Amino acid sequence: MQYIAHANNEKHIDGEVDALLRYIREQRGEPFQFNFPMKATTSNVIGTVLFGSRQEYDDPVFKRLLQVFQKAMLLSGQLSIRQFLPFLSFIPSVDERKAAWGGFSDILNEMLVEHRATYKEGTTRGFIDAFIHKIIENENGGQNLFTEADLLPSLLTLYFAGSDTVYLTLAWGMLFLLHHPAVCKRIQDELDREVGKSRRPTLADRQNLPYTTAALMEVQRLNFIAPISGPHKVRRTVNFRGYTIPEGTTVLANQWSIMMDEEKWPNPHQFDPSRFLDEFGNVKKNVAWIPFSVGKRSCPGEVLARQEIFLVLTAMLQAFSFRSSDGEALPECVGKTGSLYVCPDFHVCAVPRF
Ligand code: HEM
Repeated sequence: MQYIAHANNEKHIDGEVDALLRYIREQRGEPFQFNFPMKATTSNVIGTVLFGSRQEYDDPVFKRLLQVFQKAMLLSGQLSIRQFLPFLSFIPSVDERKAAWGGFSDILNEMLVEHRATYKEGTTRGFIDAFIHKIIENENGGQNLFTEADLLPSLLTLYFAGSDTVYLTLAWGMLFLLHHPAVCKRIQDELDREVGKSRRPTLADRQNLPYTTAALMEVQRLNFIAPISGPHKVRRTVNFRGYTIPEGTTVLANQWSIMMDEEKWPNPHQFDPSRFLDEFGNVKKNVAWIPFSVGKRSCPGEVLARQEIFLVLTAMLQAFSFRSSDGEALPECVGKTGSLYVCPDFHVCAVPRF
């Protein structure tokens, strides 16, 4: 996981932002579906971290991967009730869901096989190569901490956990900004003042962009995309607020309730970036802000995700003025709860700012 946090993320993301801005420019101010380029961007960023290279938006394998992945995510969301009612497993749509995840796994496996065929000792194109180095190192040293059997599952987990999470955050971010043009303008003013127009925002600019940082934190708080944690098992019997939870019980944490706690967040349903700013306009931390969860099983992709959200949104806002599409009502900021809190699809028009 160290690889994810310390790889040359900014360079990977930057290359992908080039492709994204080009795609938006090619729409020439006409309405386009905003969700598609966000899915492509975030899938390509995690793909580059894993494989060391990106895929073109119109690459047939990439298109198939995105389609199968979206279907699997959609079906998983619809079936999340099975976590509480496992006897529903007999219903036919469970097979459909398995088939969709099987299809996703097959495509990534094909890509893995192709990638492995060009593996060279001493060269690290991405996470997969780093993993293979470890397999070889461990085999030579007689250990088996990293095995062949772990490679594909690790790849699937990281691709799944590292793409839709960031995509949804970016989509929610744009939807909030379209609903709150004054917040959008304040971000663009801050970008113009601190970064200018002759270069793109970089991670080094973050410290000079407190309002932008606060707005992104507020997006992650208000429409928290992982409201309920994944299932975790209690390792020993514990007493919690008067309840005894026996060892081995599966528990799911309601993380959403923490982000909506009225004692920690006055008017929690209001979109208000200024709640993250102190009286001097500096970013103010709040321990209840836990979009990446806490503890040993918190998100290992936090660093990458925060970098990606910042670089993609600021690059788009610096370069374009966004508005909702004529003739299409902008959806309300209300999503669908499945395995993630899903943002509705919507169209935008983007006009170059300079
Ligand atoms: C906005 C983006 C993201 C959000 C909000 C997010 C949120 C979370 C949360 C809340 C958890 C803990 C879930 C639980 O308690 O069961 C988690 C786990 C995880 N995340 Fe993320 N994540 C994001 C992006 C990423 C990225 C980019 C990656 C990969 C590069 C990633 C990889 C993982 C993995 C592998 C786990 C499981 C860790 C474990 O079980 O020990 N996530 N994430």
